[in-house]
Amino acid sequence: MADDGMLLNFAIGDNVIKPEAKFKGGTWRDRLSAKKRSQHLPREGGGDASARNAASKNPNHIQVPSSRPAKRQKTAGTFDLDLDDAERSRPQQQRQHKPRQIVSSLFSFNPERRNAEQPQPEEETEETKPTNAPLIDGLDTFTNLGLSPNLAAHLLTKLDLKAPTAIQKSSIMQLLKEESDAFIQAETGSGKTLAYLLPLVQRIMALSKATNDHNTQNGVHRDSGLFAIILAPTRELCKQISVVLENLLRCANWLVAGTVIGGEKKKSEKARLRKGLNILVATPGRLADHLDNTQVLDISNVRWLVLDEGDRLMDLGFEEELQGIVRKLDARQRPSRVPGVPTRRTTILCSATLKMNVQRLGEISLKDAVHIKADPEDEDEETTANKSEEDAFRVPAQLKQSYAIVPAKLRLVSLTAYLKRTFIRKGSVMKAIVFVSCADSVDFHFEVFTRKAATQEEKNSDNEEEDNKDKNIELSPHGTIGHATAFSNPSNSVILHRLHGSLPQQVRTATLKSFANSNETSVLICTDVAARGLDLPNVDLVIEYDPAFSSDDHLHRIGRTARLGRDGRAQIFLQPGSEENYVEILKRSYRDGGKALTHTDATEILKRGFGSNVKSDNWEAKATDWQLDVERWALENPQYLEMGRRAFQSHIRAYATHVAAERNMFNIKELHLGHLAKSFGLRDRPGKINVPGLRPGKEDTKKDFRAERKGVPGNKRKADGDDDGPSTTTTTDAARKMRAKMREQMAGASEFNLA
Ligand SMILES: Nc1ncnc2c1ncn2[C@@H]1O[C@H](COP(=O)(O)OP(=O)(O)OP(=O)(O)O)[C@@H](O)[C@H]1O
Repeated sequence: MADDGMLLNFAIGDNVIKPEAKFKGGTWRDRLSAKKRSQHLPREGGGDASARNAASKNPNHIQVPSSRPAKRQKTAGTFDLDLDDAERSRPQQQRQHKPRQIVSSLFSFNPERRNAEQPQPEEETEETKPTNAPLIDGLDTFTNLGLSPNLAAHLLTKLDLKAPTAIQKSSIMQLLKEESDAFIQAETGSGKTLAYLLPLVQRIMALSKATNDHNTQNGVHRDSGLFAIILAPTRELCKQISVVLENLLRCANWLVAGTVIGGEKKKSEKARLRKGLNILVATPGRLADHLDNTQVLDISNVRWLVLDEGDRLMDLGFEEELQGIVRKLDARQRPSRVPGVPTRRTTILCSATLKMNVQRLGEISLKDAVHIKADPEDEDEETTANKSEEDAFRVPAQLKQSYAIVPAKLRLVSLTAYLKRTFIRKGSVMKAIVFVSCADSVDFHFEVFTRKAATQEEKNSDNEEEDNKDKNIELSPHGTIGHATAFSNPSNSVILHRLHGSLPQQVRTATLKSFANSNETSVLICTDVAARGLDLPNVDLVIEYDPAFSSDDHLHRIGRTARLGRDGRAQIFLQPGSEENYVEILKRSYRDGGKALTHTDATEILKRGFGSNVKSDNWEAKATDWQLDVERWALENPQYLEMGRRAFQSHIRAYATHVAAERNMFNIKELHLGHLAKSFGLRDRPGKINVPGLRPGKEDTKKDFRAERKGVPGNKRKADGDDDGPSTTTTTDAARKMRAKMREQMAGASEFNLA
């Protein structure tokens, strides 16, 4: 393919474009070999000519206005390749004095947006009433709903919870009144944890006849029996639930709660169970294990079973364990010697969706369940009648979403520009989360954004304090927290955190804690490990740089903002082409068809991020410069180059794991891999990627062909086999296996490591 370079800066010297030598006379064979010979002659200044040729054919090849002194070429692919032929042939000193040209392909040959429809601009959207806020009308108080004065006073005075949310109102009323099973469904950030914990704790507290002195009581104590089990899919969520529960039980200190979630010796968990617990929070795998092997775990008194994040429990493959747990609870249940303990067990299933797998979980665990929703009266029967239950999973109405259609080549600069603009002033956004597709991509972007070699402009604007910060870039012993040099500025310094499932548990916990407790402007770049259930305070903005693997995951991701009635914004990056159809999915999650959904112009993002405040006419050059700086940095540091390659490859593999129903929008065959490589700081698309369904590149096909011809079948298999995925020629079955493996890798065997 011809170089699609574009001249940007714009005094083209005579020797910038060298006319190709013409070979005349002789036969066509003679002419061809003369031409070939000339192309392969070593050039003045040395270097690998074939590599240069390859580079010049690369559609992503960029010729650079380097502010740095030209370096000697170390390996094929260092940035000497960026010099044009005429330039390269000049002595080095002369080169430095010659005004340089920028020739960039960053802004050319990018696909256009397919869909020109412009939704309502952001400024024009009206303020919307929050749908997940506490009901502060004064009519609904915790006491009015039937909670004991002791518990209600504790909520108000010690936990500063003044009024219930809509889902809490519905569930408290239902679960205090009746003993039927229940399915609780509500928006993200609507306080579902307390929605089941409050009635449960109230019921267990009521079993005790407390005396005036609350430290003693007749009736219930830690040895009276285990009355409730709460199951959640991940260790992290269990810990979160356990903290809320401990806080509640401070007003009923004769009751004891505990966790069995793994991550510590089973012996210590057994010791805890032996001492006696009234409420147990557990992961299904660990509980199943204890039910089989720990005799002191007596479940004969269990009368409440909560399955939190039901869809996730099923997604992570806990069906078998859950079935076993329910069977054992049924089989081992005995009449309790504690007065007031109900005869039958109540099971509560919580989920944001009613997907098929949740229905399956309902079949396993629920009998004649009541469906508890936030606003039953609010539902317009006619409109909901036509919608599937899955569609009823909605975003909080006050959450403002926007999408940008960004071509592959411009993705990295656009994300940077967006972050630069977001953090231009202190205070407008304090905390943001950036979701990317895989752990390798998290690591790569963390390095890019915290690297010391920022652009010249950034270096100039750095003050001494910033330099010191640069020196101490590692703010954490684990290297998961750093100073975001790429989008900090002298008036607003931003701390970047990285999180993914391949980090050890204690590192994840420490990093998450640091992000949650940070009083400084902070960004968390992560995989879907942080998408579900986690309650991180004061997140103002969620950026989906890579769209989620399913629309449900998308809703969970953006649900990390706009919690409990607070404002929140979400920005998603889509690529031109089929991905644009995802906008329809974004609209579907609003009650009003998506008035709060706006479009952000991709060029505007770049202009606002790279253009100066006064004039934004040089933004293209600045964006190009920034991109080149990243590419040079990668070329100069083999470990980062390798990181970029790995990130690119993992990203492509991850792209193949979008759920089947959405794969028409995220069609791997439509990806322009050469362009996409650029967004990982690479000038060339790395070789073999081994993604089912992906057309092999010419190089790959040739290599395979050669290997097969030489009769080395193992060759191909080995390259594909020890991997995270099958070969490019594998069957659907292999594709399925790979998706499962990808999910497993990202979801991880360990809890909290959500896909
Ligand atoms: N009535 C209330 N008033 C004020 N804050 C509340 C109230 N109920 C819950 N909260 C707070 O709201 C936050 C979110 O609660 P929770 O994590 O239970 O939401 P959720 O609906 O389970 O969210 P997700 O769907 O994301 O898991 C918590 O910090 C909790 O302390």
